[in-house]
Amino acid sequence: MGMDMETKESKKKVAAKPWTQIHGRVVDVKEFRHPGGNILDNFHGMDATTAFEAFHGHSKKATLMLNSLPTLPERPDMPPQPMEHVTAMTEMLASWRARGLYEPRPLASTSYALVVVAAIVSAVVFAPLAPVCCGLLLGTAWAHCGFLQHMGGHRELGKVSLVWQHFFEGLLKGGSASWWRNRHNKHHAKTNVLGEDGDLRTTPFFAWDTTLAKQVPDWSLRTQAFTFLPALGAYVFIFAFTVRKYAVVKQLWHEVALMLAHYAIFITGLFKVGCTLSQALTVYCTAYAFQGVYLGFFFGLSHFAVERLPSTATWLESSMIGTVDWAGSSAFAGYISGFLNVQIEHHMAPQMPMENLRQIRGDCKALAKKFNLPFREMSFVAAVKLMMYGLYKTGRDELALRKSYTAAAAAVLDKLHAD
Ligand code: HEM
Repeated sequence: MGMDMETKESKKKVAAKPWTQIHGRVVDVKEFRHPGGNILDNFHGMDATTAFEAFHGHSKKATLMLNSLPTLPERPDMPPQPMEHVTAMTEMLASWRARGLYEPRPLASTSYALVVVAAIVSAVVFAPLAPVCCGLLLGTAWAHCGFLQHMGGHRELGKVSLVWQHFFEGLLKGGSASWWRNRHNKHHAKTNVLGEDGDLRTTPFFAWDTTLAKQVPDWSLRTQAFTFLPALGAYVFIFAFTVRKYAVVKQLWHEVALMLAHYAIFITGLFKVGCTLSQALTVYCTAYAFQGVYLGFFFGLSHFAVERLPSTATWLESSMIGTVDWAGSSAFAGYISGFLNVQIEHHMAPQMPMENLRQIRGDCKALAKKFNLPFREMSFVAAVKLMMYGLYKTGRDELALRKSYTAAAAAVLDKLHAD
């Protein structure tokens, strides 16, 4: 099924079932305008208990609002889901909260942030001496701004979370914090669900599975394992346009102001340290492209090479089946990759400070074992192989299939002519 068709299908499904079940109560959400946007639509017609707990376990306001919504009779058309997953997750999330694992880690986060800001300043100061090297350093620092804003967007830093997110995403990277939250929270809500997880919208350039492969041309299928990383560097420029357009179309003027301030700071900084126009452009464009490669590479390692899931998968299933851990016990790998190495844990508890995720690895493994679900952990090299070979194999298999269709069609034509 094509992506557009699938999105239309899921929208139809949503419109037909304006109810959701939370903690065993079927709630009427027909008239409810969710303050966190249309993410709730993804849970229309099914249980949303763990999603609610994962995002609102701490929020009295959300709980009060939920309690005020009308109750509907039990739904005979509730999709079958293992409710023991939901109960176990509710207990687990509550126990992590009771252990203080959701408390912000200001010292660790601020030290990380200061190193990144220092790297940005150094890249700008030394730009006239070595524009390409400084571009690579700036790109690495911007990728880390991406990881830092991610922490704010997930409300890991308590009350200052959104200011923190705007600082790193808007001012330092020139992006839109709201665009990111809208897209990324849905990725968490429906990890690896075709048509609902926006991060799978990589066609017609790359295909990660047989369904996506139908929308990718032959030449791209042939080369995707090799072109994936360099193409990411080029793609971020199109992406940058989409994100900036979002802020303007949605009239998010505070975000537009931060974007303009971003350009003003970098243009002034690069010229003040003595860059020529071509040096300044080299630094900025190298950095922009490299941050795309850096982010895409680490994101790809923990998400794309595993199975797609149905929309009705439980939170536990989508965390365990839809994500991969690599070098999960290494703090160094964590800081290099913005903690994308402990993705299973991050998906289980998206609002938990990144620095605490290693502390819940044992619990996550035990839950996976209890419910007979995979817990995919591997080395960095194995994860790279899994991702690259996945791209190669998807391309190769789809091309073989197309060849067999062409051969079959030719055989039918030959037979018709012979008859
Ligand atoms: C009917 C039940 C729900 C109610 C009453 C509710 C209520 C709220 C409220 C009041 C906010 C504003 C922030 C806050 O005070 O916490 C919010 C934001 C949010 N909600 Fe819900 N919510 C519900 C269901 C869900 C579900 C099922 C999800 C999960 C997928 C979800 C995800 C979010 C997210 C991600 C935000 C933040 C959006 C942002 O940061 O831009 N909510 N919700």
